[in-house]
Amino acid sequence: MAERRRFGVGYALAPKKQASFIQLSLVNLAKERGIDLVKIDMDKPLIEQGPFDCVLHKLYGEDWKEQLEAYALKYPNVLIIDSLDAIERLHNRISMLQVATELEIKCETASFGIPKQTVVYDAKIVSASYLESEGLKFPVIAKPLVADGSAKSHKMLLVFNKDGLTKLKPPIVLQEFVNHGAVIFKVYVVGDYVKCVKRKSLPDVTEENTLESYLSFSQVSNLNTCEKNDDKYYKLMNLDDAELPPLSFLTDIARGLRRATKLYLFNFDLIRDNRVGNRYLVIDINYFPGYAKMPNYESVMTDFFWDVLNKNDKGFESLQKGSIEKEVRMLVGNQGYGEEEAALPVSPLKREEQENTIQV
Ligand SMILES: O=P(O)(O)O[C@@H]1[C@@H](OP(=O)(O)O)[C@H](OP(=O)(O)O)[C@H](O)[C@H](OP(=O)(O)O)[C@H]1OP(=O)(O)O
Ligand SMILES: Nc1ncnc2c1ncn2[C@@H]1O[C@H](COP(=O)(O)OP(=O)(O)O)[C@@H](O)[C@H]1O
Ligand SMILES: [Mg+2]
Ligand SMILES: [Mg+2]
Repeated sequence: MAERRRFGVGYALAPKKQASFIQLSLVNLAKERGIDLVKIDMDKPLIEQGPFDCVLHKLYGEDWKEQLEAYALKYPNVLIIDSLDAIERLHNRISMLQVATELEIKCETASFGIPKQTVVYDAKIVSASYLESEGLKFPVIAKPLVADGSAKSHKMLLVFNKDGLTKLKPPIVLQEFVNHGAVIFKVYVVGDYVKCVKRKSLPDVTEENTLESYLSFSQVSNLNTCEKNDDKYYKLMNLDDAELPPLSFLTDIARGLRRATKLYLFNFDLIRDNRVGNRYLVIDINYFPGYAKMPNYESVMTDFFWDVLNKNDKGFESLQKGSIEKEVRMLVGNQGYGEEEAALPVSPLKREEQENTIQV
């Protein structure tokens, strides 16, 4: 009997990402399906390695860009996931959300958009009246303009009044803070596959908060315990109570973002605007997020590799309206299609524990 063709996927990931994503369970499952996950040796030129059918990466910089370009020239059939040009659009919080404004999402029960925002390069121009002229009201969130995955790019300020404006460190994006019941919907996209989970978020802002001028925070949805100083702003909450966004609505947004960004691997953060019933806002889009926190991530990723390597993925061109419904495999769990357990940071060792709690 003829041997089945094997595929090589070279991966280039930062050590933390490698530790969380490249688990033995994933490597073994992929191997069973004829896909070998091979670590790219960063001490050697990429061009001397492989040849790989696919290069999977989350690394940046000029040198890496040149290496990828050279590799694609030498091996024109290699699939690079994802293209650096496409990823770069997500490295600026203005261009990142711009893609979301380009989407036309038609849904009778829910609407979609992004929060009001403006970019600030010079702290001196920012005042309460400047905010007003930009159509913004307190509270606002100050986010670093650059979203390059550095710790700094996740450091944010929730500014309650004009005194808080003195703490800004441009270049930043000032974005309206929207009360959303302290729940964020994280929608993971892996090619055609879409999965939504609920996580805890910043609590709603009330009159009481105006006693402070600002609150600093970082990666709230991944926090288990809160930074001491900020404790009082958080409360225990039951994610079960949060109603999930309509399934077809999420599918449409995922499809639209996929087509607009030309990315295979990303997630986006959605909040529900408490002021306007079923209005949802995209606040963040991340390249190659923490997929290991997704239930059954091994089989989702292996299916994805298999599809793209066997050219079963429909690609970006075919993502026309109405054609993806059958393509998107949306897993529906007992509690809808989210699970609050995913709100907690899950170390690779805790996956078994995590999977016990998830019904897919
Ligand atoms: O580390 P993880 O598993 O929490 O994943 C991070 C993501 O968490 P999430 O999947 O949304 O829970 C995280 O998403 P959020 O910041 O939580 O929206 C980012 O995607 C982060 O990557 P980067 O620092 O922006 O390059 C991701 O970090 P990297 O693992 O890519 O460094
Ligand atoms: N406009 C907003 N209104 C309310 N909460 C927000 C808004 N933007 C961000 N947040 C909260 O801040 C967190 C971090 O913001 P986000 O833009 O997702 O940055 P990061 O790239 O660090 O994840 C979100 O997960 C959410 O809890
Ligand atoms: Mg986020
Ligand atoms: Mg982000």
